[in-house]
Amino acid sequence: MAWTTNEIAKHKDARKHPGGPGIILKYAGHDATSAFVPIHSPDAIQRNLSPSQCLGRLADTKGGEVDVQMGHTQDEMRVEREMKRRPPLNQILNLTDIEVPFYSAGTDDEVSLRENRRAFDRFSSIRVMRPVSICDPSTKILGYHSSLPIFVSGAAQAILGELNITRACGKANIIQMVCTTDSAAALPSQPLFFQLYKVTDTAASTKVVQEAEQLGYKAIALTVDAVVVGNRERDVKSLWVLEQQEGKNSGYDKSFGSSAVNRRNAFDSDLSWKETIPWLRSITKLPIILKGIQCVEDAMLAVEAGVEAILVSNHGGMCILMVWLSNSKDLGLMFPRRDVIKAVCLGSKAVGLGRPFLYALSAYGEAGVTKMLDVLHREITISMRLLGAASIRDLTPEMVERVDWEPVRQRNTKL
Ligand SMILES: Cc1cc2nc3c(=O)[nH]c(=O)nc-3n(C[C@H](O)[C@H](O)[C@H](O)COP(=O)(O)O)c2cc1C
Repeated sequence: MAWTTNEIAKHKDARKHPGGPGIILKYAGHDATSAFVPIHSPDAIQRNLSPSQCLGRLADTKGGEVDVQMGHTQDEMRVEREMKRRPPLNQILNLTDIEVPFYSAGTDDEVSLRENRRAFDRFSSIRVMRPVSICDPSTKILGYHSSLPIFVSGAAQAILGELNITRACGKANIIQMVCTTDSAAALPSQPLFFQLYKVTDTAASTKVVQEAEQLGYKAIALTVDAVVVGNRERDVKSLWVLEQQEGKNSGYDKSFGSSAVNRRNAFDSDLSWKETIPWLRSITKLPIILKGIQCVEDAMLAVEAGVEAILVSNHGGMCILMVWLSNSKDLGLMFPRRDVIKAVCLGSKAVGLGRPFLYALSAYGEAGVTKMLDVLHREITISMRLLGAASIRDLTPEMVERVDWEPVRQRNTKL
């Protein structure tokens, strides 16, 4: 049976695609493997489509069959160009060296993204005359050993496969939060947390959580800061440019970024303290992390609701600012990645990193992630020593102070 692109666009099943029918149309008549594989789990087709949904061979609008075109798309050629331009891995000295433009996008005019980066530059302090020749940056996160006070904050769309992140983290003893849409096979004894986007179909979310528990995940991180997806203008612009270059109208809704297109239909926008936490507690024994708390009032409500931890986050400036982690005993600020140590001083148990793992993975695969963790280990240990801390326990609020230019001047005049 042959189908025209118009018929595909109108078909109810194509319209159910979480990424919208536009992306299906974009690849209609082409080999879509390179677009499909990076953002779908290997069993996505088996899990979501019945054999009867295999509609047949594609056809052009005149009814003739379309050959699968094996040529490169603009996206593929752009990736190839960028891969040739990347520096050798041994020249990567810090996390900024591996930044990839796509993942850097924030929402709207990116004020939150910039403020996320700036906010913690204002904190600084160094203590001297403290023995630090032996320095141990390891800690525990929800009771699980971690070699550094960081973990992987779930970020879907890991272009070279999130399993490379899992493997590198397993070897380095770093905990990974795996996204709802991704899959991971942990090394033996490697703890993984599961990131949950609750969807409107509560039974479907219940099934996903229970599967995660059976698979051995150690915690459920319910994302609460993305009930509506931010408008990632940078994503939209780059998509539009690419579509123009390709001379096609892909059918994308250009008022939303690509991820928004993936998500806007299914997410439950009615999360509430009254309904959602009791529901989650009733279906799992795993500790609950609320990912995306952004103010003290909600942090206190989270404590009242009895969740084990909160992650203060605005999706890295992609949805609406920073990150806070707590458990029933502690509340703590969590800072952007360069300020991991300052965050721990102010009470965080750990700092979640999202994009750095994606950058490292996209450019260099597992070796890139391992390199990035080496860089982080070096930076964190040097920072601790310079700050005067030999262990994570030594990182206390007294170790840092907020320094603003104006108050510093005022303070100096009083001296
Ligand atoms: C490309 C991309 C995809 C993401 N996908 C998810 C997701 O599926 N679920 C989620 O809870 N957070 C997601 N996030 C947010 C990250 O978990 C993290 O909160 C954010 O990137 C901030 O950390 P960073 O500044 O280190 O990147 C994503 C972030 C990026 C950049």
